[in-house]
Amino acid sequence: MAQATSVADAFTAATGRDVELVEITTKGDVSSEPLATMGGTGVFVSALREAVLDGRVDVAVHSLKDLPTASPDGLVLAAVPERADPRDALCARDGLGLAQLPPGSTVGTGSPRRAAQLRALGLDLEVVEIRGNVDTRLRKVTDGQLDAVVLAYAGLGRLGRTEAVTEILDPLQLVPAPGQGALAVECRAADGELTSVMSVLDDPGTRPAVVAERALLAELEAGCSAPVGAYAVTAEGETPEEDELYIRGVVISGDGSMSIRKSATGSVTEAERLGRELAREMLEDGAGAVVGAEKLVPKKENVS
Ligand SMILES: NCc1[nH]cc(CCC(=O)O)c1CC(=O)O
Repeated sequence: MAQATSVADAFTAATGRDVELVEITTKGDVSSEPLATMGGTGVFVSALREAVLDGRVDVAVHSLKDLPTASPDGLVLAAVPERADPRDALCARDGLGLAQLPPGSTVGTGSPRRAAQLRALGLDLEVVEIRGNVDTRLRKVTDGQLDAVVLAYAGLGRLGRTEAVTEILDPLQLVPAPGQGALAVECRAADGELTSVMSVLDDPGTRPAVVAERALLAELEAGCSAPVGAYAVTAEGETPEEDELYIRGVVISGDGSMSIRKSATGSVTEAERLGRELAREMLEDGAGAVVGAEKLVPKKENVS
């Protein structure tokens, strides 16, 4: 609702048109099953997409990182608004940063990508699988059930909970999920007028970054099943044609012992190609062989 409200407000400010918000609850919001066994992040998206295709609503606002890479029939990604901070954030007890957490500290996350990269830091942290909404997760720290949790900074920002953040994690160490922090505005492809009006919300700096990140993900999905992180940023050149795009990708085994990390720089005009080529280089370096050695095992006594 926070995300949809921000898009609705920006749309009204840009066009003068009114927007009616329609709340739709998805399976991903309600169930506390691990996302991987529920069918991946698509569980946040399907119910909203059905509502658009049925005509119950005209526009869906998603977290871009929850959108599967395959584009669905009948829908179009009409806008990617300016993205919020894409980094992951540590919310630890007593204001502690990552380096101050004693060995054996418990850190909650539901994300195999975060779990594996946390293990790879070699800090002897005990990663514990958790699910639930932001309040539920933060409460596990304030209750003393866990020493820390890791969440997307953007999600905390949208809910006004950044006061819980004790360290924003380095995106080269904890590479964020492709598209993290960005929103996706989807419309019916047949709705040409609405689609073109919605494009006022598209952010020229964000679009190439997320296109490159998602291209990397799509290419890696074809060749490997390990967790993937991708982080891209755009930088202004002397002229718009010289605008640059930097991208970093990671593929990592579940226990964090094997990983492939690679970066590339290119032109913003070739975002898709830059992401795909970086993924292919990662596959050539053996990304396909980097599969989960250890599962994300829930620590029963700590999980309600
Ligand atoms: N995994 C679910 C999800 N999808 C989007 C966000 C946060 C907002 C964003 O990344 O845009 C979250 C929660 C989280 O990862 O902490």
